[in-house]
Amino acid sequence: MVDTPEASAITLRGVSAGYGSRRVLHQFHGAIPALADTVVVGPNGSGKSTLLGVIAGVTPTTAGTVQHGAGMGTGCGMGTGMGSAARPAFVVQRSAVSDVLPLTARDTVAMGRWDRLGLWKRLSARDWSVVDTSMERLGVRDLAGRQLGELSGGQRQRVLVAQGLAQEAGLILLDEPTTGLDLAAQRRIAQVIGEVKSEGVTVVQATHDLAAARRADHCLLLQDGRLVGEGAPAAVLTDAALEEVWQLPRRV
Ligand SMILES: Nc1ncnc2c1ncn2[C@@H]1O[C@H](COP(=O)(O)OP(=O)(O)OP(=O)(O)O)[C@@H](O)[C@H]1O
Repeated sequence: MVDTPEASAITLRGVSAGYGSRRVLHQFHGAIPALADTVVVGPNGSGKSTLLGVIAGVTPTTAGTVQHGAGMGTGCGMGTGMGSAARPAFVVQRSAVSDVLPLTARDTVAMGRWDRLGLWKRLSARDWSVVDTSMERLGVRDLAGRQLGELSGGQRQRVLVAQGLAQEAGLILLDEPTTGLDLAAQRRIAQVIGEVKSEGVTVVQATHDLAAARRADHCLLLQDGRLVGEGAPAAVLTDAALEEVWQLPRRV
């Protein structure tokens, strides 16, 4: 458990959140260490995406506080309360993005710069350079002029991760970034996560890939909207915990 504000990029205290009358996170306490790669693991419906939404400030809370760094936390339903420059980059699952938006892949990545646009609301040469470098890092530069809706699932996912990188945020939240990707794309995303971490970015990813989860620095294990394990992945993702949380038959 990371319990000092100095060591934590985010600290959640007693957070409840959900959708309408459906409560998903229940009195959730947890911490995300700064400058590390944290995985959020748990069964379908356990609240991983909801947790990322709360940290990103797009899913309102109904109780508790979400504290970013050593600064002031936010109260219920208040979002993150951060300025746009400090806003986390939130890369949603590709299925959460509309097929019908008339956007090219490069336009999609360029949206990652919108928070930083100046008075004239136009991307500068530096903005376009960041966009193109982000696409290069995800191996999607050759898709720049293609419509987002006509890309394959894996291509689209990489474009969305490139959009997240283009934000140049200090915190990047990735919702199942490698689900359904081929081996080469999975490795490329894992490599990019390692690179941005070494560049001083805090990374949080929800994943069902337990092999990838075991390579992370820190792990949050969720069950029914509650934190049931937190710490080094090897200590959290034990056979006993997996059997318990996923209700697997006991091995003999
Ligand atoms: N927009 C929404 N409106 C209503 N309920 C929702 C919404 N999004 C998620 N839920 C519900 O919240 C609960 C948690 O969902 P969430 O997507 O956070 O889980 P998850 O752990 O990310 O799941 P998965 O592994 O399937 O992606 C589920 O019961 C889900 O049905």
